[in-house]
Formats: sequence, C-alpha cells, structure tokens
Amino acid sequence: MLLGCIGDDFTGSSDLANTLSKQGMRVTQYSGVPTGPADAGVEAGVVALKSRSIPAKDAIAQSLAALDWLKAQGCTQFLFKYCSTFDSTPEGNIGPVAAALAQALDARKVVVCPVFPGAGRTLYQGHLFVQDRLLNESGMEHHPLNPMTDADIRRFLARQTDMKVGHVGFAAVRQGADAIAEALTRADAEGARLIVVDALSDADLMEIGAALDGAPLVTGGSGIAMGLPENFRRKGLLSGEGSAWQGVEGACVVLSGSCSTATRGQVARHREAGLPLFEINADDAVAGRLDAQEIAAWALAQAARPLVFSSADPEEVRRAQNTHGRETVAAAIETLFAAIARALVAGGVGRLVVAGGETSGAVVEGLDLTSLEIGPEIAPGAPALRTVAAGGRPLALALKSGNFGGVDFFAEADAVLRGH
Ligand SMILES: Nc1ncnc2c1ncn2[C@@H]1O[C@H](COP(=O)(O)OP(=O)(O)OP(=O)(O)O)[C@@H](O)[C@H]1O
Ligand SMILES: O=C(O)[C@@H](O)C(=O)CO
Repeated sequence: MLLGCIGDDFTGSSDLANTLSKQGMRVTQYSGVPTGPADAGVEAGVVALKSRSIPAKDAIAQSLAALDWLKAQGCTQFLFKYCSTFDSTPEGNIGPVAAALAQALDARKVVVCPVFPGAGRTLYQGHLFVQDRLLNESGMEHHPLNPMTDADIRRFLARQTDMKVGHVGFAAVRQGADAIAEALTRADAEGARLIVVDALSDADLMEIGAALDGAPLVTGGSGIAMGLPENFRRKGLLSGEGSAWQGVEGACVVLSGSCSTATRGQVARHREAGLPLFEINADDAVAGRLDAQEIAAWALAQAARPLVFSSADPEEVRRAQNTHGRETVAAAIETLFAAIARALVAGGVGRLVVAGGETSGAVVEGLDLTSLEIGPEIAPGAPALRTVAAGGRPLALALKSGNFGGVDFFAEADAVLRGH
C-alpha cells in the first residue's frame, strides 16, 4: 500500500476512494481500523471513521490508530480527508486531528485544502465558497451537527488548534507546482505548520498535488487527492489495473437521514414521482415508537423503489433538537436506520442507497461491513460500492454525502448499482 488515507466519515471516504480510483489507483475502503492486514495489491487504503462529530480526543485516538495500521501496511504518504464544506465546530475536529497526525509523523508544511470544484467548493483568499455563496451563506449555517458560520478557513482553523496556521494564496497557486512548493517553504519558515491553500479548479489541484510529491501528510477534501496518484505513477509504482465492477440484482431501498438541501430536493423528486415512501418522525424515533422490522418488511413488499426518510427542513430539525437535544435525536434516528438496514439485509435486499454521512456511518457500522470495493461513479463524489453482507450475499451500496448528487440521484444510483 502506498497512500494511506483516513476519512472522518463514510460518505466522504467513498468520495475520496472514488477520486483515487478515477486517477488509476487500486483502492479499498475499510470500515473502521481493520484488525488484519490489507489484501495484496491495494495501492490506496481509505480507513473510514465516524469521527467528524465526536469529542476531539476520541477523534484523535481513532485517527492515530488508523495511522498506525496504515503505517504497518507500508504507506509512505498519508491523507486526512474531511468535508469539502469543512464540517466541524470551533472545538474541532479538523484542527486537533490534523495537528495530532502532523506530530505523529513529524510532518511540516501540512496542506489544508477542502476544495472540490466538481461539487462547487472553491477556496479564494482563504475563504471557502459553495458555488457562488460564501460557506456561511450556503445553507451550511443550518447544518444539524456542524453549523458553519465562518467562511474564513484560516480564522476558523486557528480557533481549533494551537499549531500556527499559514496561507498560500491563489497568486502562487496559479503559477504552478514550483511556485506552490516555494510558497509552502516560505510559510514554513514563518513558523506555520498547517497551511491553508487556495484553489479554484481541478487544474490547480493537479499542480498542488505535484508540489506535494513526498509530503508525509496532506489534508483536505477529495480534490486534494487528485494530483497525488500521478506522483506514484511517474515512479512506476502503480500497477495500472482497474477493478472489475459487477452490479447486484434484487430489491433496492433508499434510506435518507440527511437534511441537507440537495437531499431534500431528491426526496421531493421521489415524492413527485409517486414512488413509495415512509417518513420517520423524529419524536416517534426518540420515543421508540417505530419498529425497524416492520419498516423493513414494508419496504421489501413494495414493487417500486421505496424511500425511508427522516429528512426534514431546518425549522423541523431545530424543533426536534430543541425538544429532545441534538445528540439524542441524532442517535435515535441513526440507531433506527442501522436496525432497518440490518433487517433489509436479512430480508435479502440487493442494493441500498444511503443519504447522509452520519447516516451512512451508522448503516455501514450496523451492517458490520469491513471492506468495500469501489465501482463506477454515480455522481461527482459518489461511487458505487460493493461488499459481501451477512449471509454471504453480495450487497451494492451508494453512500451519498448530504449535498451531493442531482435531483434524480436515487434513480441514477439504483441503475448504476444494478449494473445496467
Ligand atoms: N428530522 C430530523 N430531526 C433532527 N435530526 C435529524 C432528522 N433527520 C436526521 N437527523 C440527524 O441529522 C444528522 C444528519 O447528518 P448526516 O451526516 O446523515 O446528513 P448530512 O449532514 O446531510 O450529510 P453529510 O454529512 O454527508 O453532509 C444525522 O445525525 C441524523 O440522524
Ligand atoms: O467532501 C465532501 O463534501 C464529502 O465527501 C463529505 O465529506 C460530506 O460528508
């Protein structure tokens, strides 16, 4: 294994795995830190954690355990993947985890670059944009777990860590790899250890990637990985073999615990199409009034692709959080989705489409899936995944980040997961 990656959530990890796979690396995504060695031939390993919204000290401990495992697999470069909208709070976890990994690797000039142009996330003068809006006016200010209220990533990161934060602006980035490398060296000489780097396009990310040849630690969204495989390829280290994808027949069920704008549009499209749906009410989930077995049985009895969702608008999310507490309601809904997924797999479901990073983490952990093969891209940042579930049956999955995918994502995912 050459490149060792640590993702702070499950959908984000599959986004990263997708980028690396498209750039020609043989990638496997692991659910949590594996207990045994990786299969031979894996060139990039992505350890998916559910560490985005847990206490910072736990996120650090899990990330360091992942680092140890990846080191033991022979990796020479490490990548910490977080959200392209920098989802975190002033307490962390991006700064604390990046700083802990930098200490453990004795790494300097650690790039911080959440940019993902394919999803409209760009960084200019240290400020993060989602399409043409600043991060804090993009809808992310209403996120249920990590409301993002500051678009200045330099300032926000500096609140999370004592490590000095630097910046490489677009003026250097537009001049290409050598200028970027020089600017990183200057920032390092000024004492900065975590360095926020502007980027507007995939071409910028390729140049940044070239400048990071041999850098022990890189951090960012999936875009920062775009230019890294080429460094290994140039040295003749990649096999050039892609992975063969096979779809899975049988029933397809969509589970959505994401309340993000894009997901709510996808739920609305499903409703308009007259497809079967079951709405999970937050109060019922907290009170334990919903039976996962019954919901799964209902879903498996549908002739057309059913949707089970708790996705609600920001006002309803706020009401539920004020009534029950943010963590209580999130935990109740995530536990319920995990139980529904287990019942669906026991009932022989072939394809699961899951919307929401936390929700996907709960489902993958609930199903006890240890490793996932990466298949074709469904939408930017969302690949098809395949695994063997309990009972030895194949299961195809799509784990969609909240704000990814067009309005028809559920139908598109169903088709790609089926393989034709
Ligand atoms: N109706 C609801 N009321 C309150 N909280 C909810 C409701 N529905 C879902 N949640 C919780 O909101 C959180 C949504 O986070 P999740 O990561 O799954 O989606 P997302 O934030 O849209 O996706 P991503 O993290 O990929 O951007 C989960 O913890 C979920 O349990
Ligand atoms: O980077 C992104 O936007 C996604 O991969 C993600 O992490 C959202 O959960």
